[in-house]
Amino acid sequence: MENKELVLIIDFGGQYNQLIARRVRESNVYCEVVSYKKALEKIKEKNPIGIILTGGPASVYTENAPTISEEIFEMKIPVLGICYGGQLMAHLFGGKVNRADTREYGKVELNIAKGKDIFKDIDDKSICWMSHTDYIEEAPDGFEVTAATESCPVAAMENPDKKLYAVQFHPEVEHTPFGRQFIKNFLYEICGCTGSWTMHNFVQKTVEEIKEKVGDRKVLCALSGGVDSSVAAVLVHKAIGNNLICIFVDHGLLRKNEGDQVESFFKEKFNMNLIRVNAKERFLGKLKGVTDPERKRKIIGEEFIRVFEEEAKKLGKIDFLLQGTIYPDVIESGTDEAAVIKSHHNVGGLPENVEFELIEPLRQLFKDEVRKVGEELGMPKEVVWRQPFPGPGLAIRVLGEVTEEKLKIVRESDYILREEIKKAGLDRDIWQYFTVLPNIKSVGVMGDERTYSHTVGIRAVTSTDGMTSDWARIPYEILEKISNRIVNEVDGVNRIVYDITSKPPSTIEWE
Ligand SMILES: Nc1ncnc2c1ncn2[C@@H]1O[C@H](COP(=O)(O)OP(=O)(O)OP(=O)(O)O)[C@@H](O)[C@H]1O
Ligand SMILES: O=c1[nH]c(=O)c2[nH+]cn([C@@H]3O[C@H](COP(=O)(O)O)[C@@H](O)[C@H]3O)c2[nH]1
Ligand SMILES: NC(=O)CC[C@H](N)C(=O)O
Ligand SMILES: [Mg+2]
Repeated sequence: MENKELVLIIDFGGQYNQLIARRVRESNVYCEVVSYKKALEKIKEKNPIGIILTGGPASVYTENAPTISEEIFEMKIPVLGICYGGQLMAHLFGGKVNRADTREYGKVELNIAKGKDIFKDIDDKSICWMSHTDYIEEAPDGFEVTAATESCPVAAMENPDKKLYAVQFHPEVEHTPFGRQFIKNFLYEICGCTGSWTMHNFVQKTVEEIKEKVGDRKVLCALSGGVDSSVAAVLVHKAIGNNLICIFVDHGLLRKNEGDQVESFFKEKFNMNLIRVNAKERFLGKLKGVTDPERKRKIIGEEFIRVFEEEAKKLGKIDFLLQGTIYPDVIESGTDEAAVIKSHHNVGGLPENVEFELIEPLRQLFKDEVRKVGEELGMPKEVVWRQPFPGPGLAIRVLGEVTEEKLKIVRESDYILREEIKKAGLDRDIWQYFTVLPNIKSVGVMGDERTYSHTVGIRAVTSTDGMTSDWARIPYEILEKISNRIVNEVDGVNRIVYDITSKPPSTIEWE
């Protein structure tokens, strides 16, 4: 999709880079994250209105430290360097960057002396958040120091003629209270953005583009009933109407009653062409004996495509496959800078020989943006605010080999969990909640008898986009009730554990 107002975020591997992207998007400016290795090439190709250099773990003065071409600073595009990015700017212009004796970490008072545009509407004394050991000791020629902290002589510097700005603190994190304003200042005061990135504009533009691309041909939609594919389907339905045919695969790895619910919902409420394919035997057959999580994901990814291809053949010639892929799926399946964490079945799990051209209108959006698109399209709240459910379904919540018996335990325990969370009115506060079967048995005692049965894990997280998450603080009484009900009502379970890890270091799903 063409965007006149694009900001490019040049990724040096910092922990908060996705947050920078979130902040820019929240300011109604479209942005993309690209690796520093491709910075110059991407800037020339995309002609951004502004550039942000991110933080990163390296030190600019070491050999082989990540860097960029100095040509970038001569292109008359405003550049904001944050932490490592700021240090790199100082270094490349001949300033001094050194290692400090002590690390500056946490909230620090920032004294702002100058910089009326970039610090517009921000108090001269403000709290900012720092996380660094290196620091800019001396600003380069042509740069003016605009802010300092007690241990950081150059906490901000600028060369307004060249529109170059550098800061040592992190405006993107919540701990810098003026951070949102600061990023807005860069976008609006320095880059001259107008804020055209709204979900309303996104819908209009995307509908036009799809009309143009597809014409009067047919599109097959892989519909799961989840937020992403449902929003994608409604969006494309708006563009091409009944030329959209949805395929919903019941792979036997769905939650309790889910298959029937999705089927009736889309047929009745949305009046869409929907084909439900019952493929349980086929998926479970392929998964038999397979224990490796990545192999499981790849098998499921491939089987999905094969099912779509077979259905498509029955329907005559279909050129396009619509998927609800979103930005985190793309990033987590491995980009230039990001390591492969897990192969999301619809991206990294795709087989090499796919017979369709893919349509993925949500590929650049974060989850909360997808939800806004759903609202913009007038979709019902129960769909838009549904908790995410991964395409490989319960197969990645039964650790190790997937069997009918284990699936049943997850399905039943998950149903109880969902019921109780809903009853407690927590379903909108908790981003995602489910049970997992870790595939361990332990000793217990029930009715004076020894038991040797399965442990069920409860996973419940808060998040805004699934990229990072924290474990949900479910009140003890509710956990107690859930635990009691699961051991009493689900056969083969004698122990419940609660997962209290954030992401990172863990991930939301267990496989
Ligand atoms: N059972 C299914 N039948 C058909 N397509 C599916 C199924 N499960 C997943 N897909 C496809 O894979 C894509 C990715 O799944 P994913 O779970 O990330 O998204 P979603 O189900 O649309 O939304 P959510 O993340 O809210 O569950 C879906 O958008 C859809 O295109
Ligand atoms: O469509 C999907 N296909 C997948 O293969 C997949 N794996 C994880 N997820 C969902 O993505 C979010 C982040 O998950 P992780 O922290 O486990 O990586 C969470 O919301 C997960 O439920 C998937 N969604
Ligand atoms: N957060 C960062 O970007 C850190 C940059 C650099 N490695 C430092 O310690 O100062
Ligand atoms: Mg899903």
